[in-house]
Amino acid sequence: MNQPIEGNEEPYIYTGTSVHTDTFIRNSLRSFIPSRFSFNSPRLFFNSKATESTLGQKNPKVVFVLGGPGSGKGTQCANIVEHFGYTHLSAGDLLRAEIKSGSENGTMIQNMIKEGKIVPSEVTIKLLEKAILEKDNDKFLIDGFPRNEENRAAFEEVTGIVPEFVLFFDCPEEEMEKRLLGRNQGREDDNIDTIRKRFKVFLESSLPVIEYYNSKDKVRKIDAAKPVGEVFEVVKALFTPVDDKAAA
Ligand SMILES: Nc1ncnc2c1ncn2[C@@H]1O[C@H](COP(=O)(O)OP(=O)(O)O)[C@@H](O)[C@H]1O
Ligand SMILES: Nc1ccn([C@@H]2O[C@H](COP(=O)(O)OP(=O)(O)O)[C@@H](O)[C@H]2O)c(=O)n1
Repeated sequence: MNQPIEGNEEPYIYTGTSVHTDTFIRNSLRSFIPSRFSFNSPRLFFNSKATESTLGQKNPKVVFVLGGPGSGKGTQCANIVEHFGYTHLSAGDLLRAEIKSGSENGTMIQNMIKEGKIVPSEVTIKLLEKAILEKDNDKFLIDGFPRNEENRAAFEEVTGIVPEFVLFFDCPEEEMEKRLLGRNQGREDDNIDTIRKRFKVFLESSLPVIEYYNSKDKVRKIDAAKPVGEVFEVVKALFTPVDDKAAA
């Protein structure tokens, strides 16, 4: 049992502690684990994550908030923040702030948004990661992301985060169109031509992501055509812990 392993300076002494076990495992596996895996983070390797998380030690609880343009994601996120202490990260808001900041990607992002197209994942994920690391919270609502399969797979690969669940605000197009045309926030993409393009992108690229999470039993679908207060009553029940509901 106390024999040194060939080519290994440290003898493996079984002490029952994880430190020694980790040393043994690290040294034994050194020869065949690809170099991109950090041996200082065996936890990540054994969690079978493909790469080390870019979020370091931070392992936040994440709820994705999805739904068509104008379905009420931002409106309901504000309510959830107020009642349940989450931090709201809107992918669209982060991208618009990036344009305003004069970043080198600004023009590209602006053109994509004007056309209702989805900005490459690399850009959006960097903004999300930065925001997650900056906030002193471990509960995040990520609104308007992932918007396509590329967003979804890249985020999971890079951060290792799997959402707690996915809120899906389901709303008919006519209602969303009416809301977007009346939103009045001076957004360049709230015009009828871009709105139609965004609806098409939602159907073709974003719905498949919702279907993916549905197949994993993660989707909580909500009728978002109702008035704001009624929608929030349903949302609230999803965020209220089971113990609190029983006590109420
Ligand atoms: N349930 C609702 N009923 C009517 N109008 C709503 C409702 N939810 C949101 N709105 C309004 O519709 C517009 C779009 O809502 P918003 O939350 O910005 O949607 P999203 O973030 O999904 O694009 C806003 O002007 C908002 O005030
Ligand atoms: N994950 C995301 C989210 C938004 N966006 C862009 O930002 C635009 C506005 O998104 P948003 O979430 O702020 O607004 P809604 O379209 O949901 O009303 C989208 O139409 C895309 O052009 C993106 O490229 N990738």
